[in-house]
Amino acid sequence: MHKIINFKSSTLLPLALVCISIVAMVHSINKSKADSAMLKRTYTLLNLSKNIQTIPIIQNDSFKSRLLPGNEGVAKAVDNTLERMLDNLIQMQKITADNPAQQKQVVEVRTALETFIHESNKSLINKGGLNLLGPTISIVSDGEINQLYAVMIERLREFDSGLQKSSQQQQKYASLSGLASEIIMLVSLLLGVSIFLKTHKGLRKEVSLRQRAEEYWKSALTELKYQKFALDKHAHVVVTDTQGRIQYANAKFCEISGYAQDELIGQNHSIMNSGQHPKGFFKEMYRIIAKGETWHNEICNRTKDGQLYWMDTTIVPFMNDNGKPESYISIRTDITQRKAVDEKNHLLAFYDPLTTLPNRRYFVDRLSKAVTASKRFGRKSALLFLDLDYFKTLNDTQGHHIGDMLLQQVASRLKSAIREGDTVARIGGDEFVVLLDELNEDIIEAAGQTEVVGEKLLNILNQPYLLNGNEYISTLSIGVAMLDSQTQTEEDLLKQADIAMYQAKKAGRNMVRFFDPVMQDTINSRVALERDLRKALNEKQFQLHYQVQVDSTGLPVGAEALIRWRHPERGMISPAHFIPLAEETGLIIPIGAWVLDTACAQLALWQKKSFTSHIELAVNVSAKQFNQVNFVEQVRQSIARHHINPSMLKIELTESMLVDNINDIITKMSELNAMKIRFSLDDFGTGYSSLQYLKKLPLSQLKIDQSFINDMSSDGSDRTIILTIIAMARALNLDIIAEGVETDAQLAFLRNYGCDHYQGYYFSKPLPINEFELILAEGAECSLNNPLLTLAA
Ligand SMILES: Nc1nc2c(ncn2[C@@H]2O[C@H](COP(=O)(O)O[C@H]3[C@@H](O)[C@H](n4cnc5c(=O)[nH]c(N)nc54)O[C@@H]3COP(=O)(O)O)[C@@H](O)[C@H]2O)c(=O)[nH]1
Repeated sequence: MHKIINFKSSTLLPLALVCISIVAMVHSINKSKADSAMLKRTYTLLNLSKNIQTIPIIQNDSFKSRLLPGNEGVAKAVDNTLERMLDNLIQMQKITADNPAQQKQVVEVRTALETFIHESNKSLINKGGLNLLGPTISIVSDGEINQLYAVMIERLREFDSGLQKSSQQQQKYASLSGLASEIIMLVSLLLGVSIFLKTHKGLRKEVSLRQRAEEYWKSALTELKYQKFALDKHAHVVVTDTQGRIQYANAKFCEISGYAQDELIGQNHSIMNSGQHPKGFFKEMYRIIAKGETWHNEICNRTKDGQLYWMDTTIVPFMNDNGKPESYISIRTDITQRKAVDEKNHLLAFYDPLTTLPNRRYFVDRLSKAVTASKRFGRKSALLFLDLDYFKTLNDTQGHHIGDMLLQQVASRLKSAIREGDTVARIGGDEFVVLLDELNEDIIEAAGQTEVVGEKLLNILNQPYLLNGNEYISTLSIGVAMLDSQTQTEEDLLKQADIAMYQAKKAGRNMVRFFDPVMQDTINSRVALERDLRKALNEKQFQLHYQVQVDSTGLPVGAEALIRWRHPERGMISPAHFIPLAEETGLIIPIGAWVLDTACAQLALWQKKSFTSHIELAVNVSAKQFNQVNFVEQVRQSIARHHINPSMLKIELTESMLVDNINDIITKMSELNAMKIRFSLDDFGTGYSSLQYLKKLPLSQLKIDQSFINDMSSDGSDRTIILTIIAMARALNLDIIAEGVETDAQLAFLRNYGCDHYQGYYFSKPLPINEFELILAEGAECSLNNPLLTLAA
């Protein structure tokens, strides 16, 4: 240190020259790290020269002539340069007014410049200059330091060659883009100017700007300090990066979250997630803040030891120079207490304290939304009004606490009986309501579904209750009002369901009644049909009819077994009428098993007669039946029981079945196929068959749906579909059968395009077994007279 203080005043020029030669050396070494170290050393040397009190007499002639006191041209040039620099900074301050980060940098440079000018009265390169260079060095990379250094040296040379060029240079530097370049330019100018200033006392400039800048900074800092203090007192502050990693958390936040600051910094904010928000909640939050917009909401977080707490949260994105968020500042206030009060109030306002079910107010709100949806979108819903039978008697004889126990148990059974999305509420003493949503679009189907749920609820609530150690059986009456586009108001609906419930009570209690008499009739007949269907199997009311299938020469080659129900009072009921109900109620399982077994028994008989032994039999199998886990086994057992040739059995599956569980279907089909059973795909063309699946299924036949055959004469596109199906079957090496053939024209068209087999009223309607066998017995004669041969002739 002392050594340097003892520097002689005459060292200024050599110092500048040292500077230049160092730079030259640095350039020749051309290594950025060494450059920056060298540069720092040079600055230090220059700075230390402030201790040199005597102005050096510059030996070099070219310098000397310009630096001598009284050289007004030089003085003016320096003044101009300084003014331009300050003007430039003032301009930059204006331009960067909307960017606080840039503004701060400009103000820093300006302050440093002013400081520098002021200080340069006393020294060559001084603290002010170094302060300016210090932050500059720290904010620029090594490469930029080299650039800075190069500019600085160039400036020294320019001073050497004449300051009059400075305005051109100013322009040149102004073209350098970006703030960093601007700073480099100013620094280099300053370095040059400072040397000059030191040597020319007459040019010293009185600068009050520095004081102003200092005051500005002081007040800005104080303001910031106040703001930070107020914020920290009031709010929980967290700063995260764009990946959600915590960069900063204030003490208040650490306190509420239970984490120490070093446990939070670097962690992802999600460590505080409570799991209380729906999936899309944070996704939506990030979507907004990533756009640079402010987000505000209430968030539930979890403390380090697992407690939940609520924060009213505002997240402000902090943008970089490219207009992209570089971090997110979240400012929060603790609203846990308010939330608890809100929740308590909500519970009191919308829930029944005895059963914890929603109350009337809540339910009416839900109902009103359902009414709107049914009016607007035609959605079908149902309102069930439940009233416990003889509840008043229980209350009066056993006391209210026993009545309360029953109500609580009823509520809990109801809650577990309904689907998610449906609503159950207690709206009065022993009155409960249920809203069933998203029922079938068809109102009759929807009413059928409601009837099923109503019966289920009766069953569940009829099970014995244990009240204070005693068993108690309670029944209930249910009234139903359906919601459709005609629905008036929620109050009307409640009245209708209430009326229907009283009808149920009047009719003997413990039953479901619909408000609409037409609906009630439909439901009644459906209930009756279901009841009769359950009896039909035991009472042997089903029988199979057989419809012939012929080949392209008209010879009978097979038959389709079609079920018929001979009802004791209603006569013959079409399968189109009862099969859907059987599927809905699950009765299709025993009915389907009966069909399969009866068909196998028939095949066994046919195998023994010469005129029928070649006839194969197709059986319809519904989705529910096929999806049974033991379906393959059932078939195996039927085949074994009747000792039939399995290759004579054909299973018809509908195309619509292939939508779900396709892999399971393929597995089962393959197992059955391995037993030599064949498959025909029924109603082909009406579903959504994917060629991908068709390829994988072990099918032997496609059955063109009768709707295409029916409309082919009037609809050209149906003809095209038929031809496409035939072509597809050819490509997949599948047999093709057309069903519903009724006319010469249909037959001629199909035959012309190479259909393999035919079924329809043109040949025969489905017939009872004895009539069907008559046709087969007359087969030879039949084939001679058959329309296909006539056509072929
Ligand atoms: N799961 C089961 N479904 C079965 C069973 N038995 C029948 N069904 C299905 O019921 C639907 C109605 O059947 P049905 O009233 O027997 O009608 C069949 C034929 O009678 C009728 N058909 C045949 N040819 C013609 C014709 O030329 N014109 C015309 N209008 N109708 C005709 O088509 C029905 C045969 O349909 P498909 O099964 O698609 O070949 C029906 O969906 C049956 O599948 C059963 O045991 N199990």
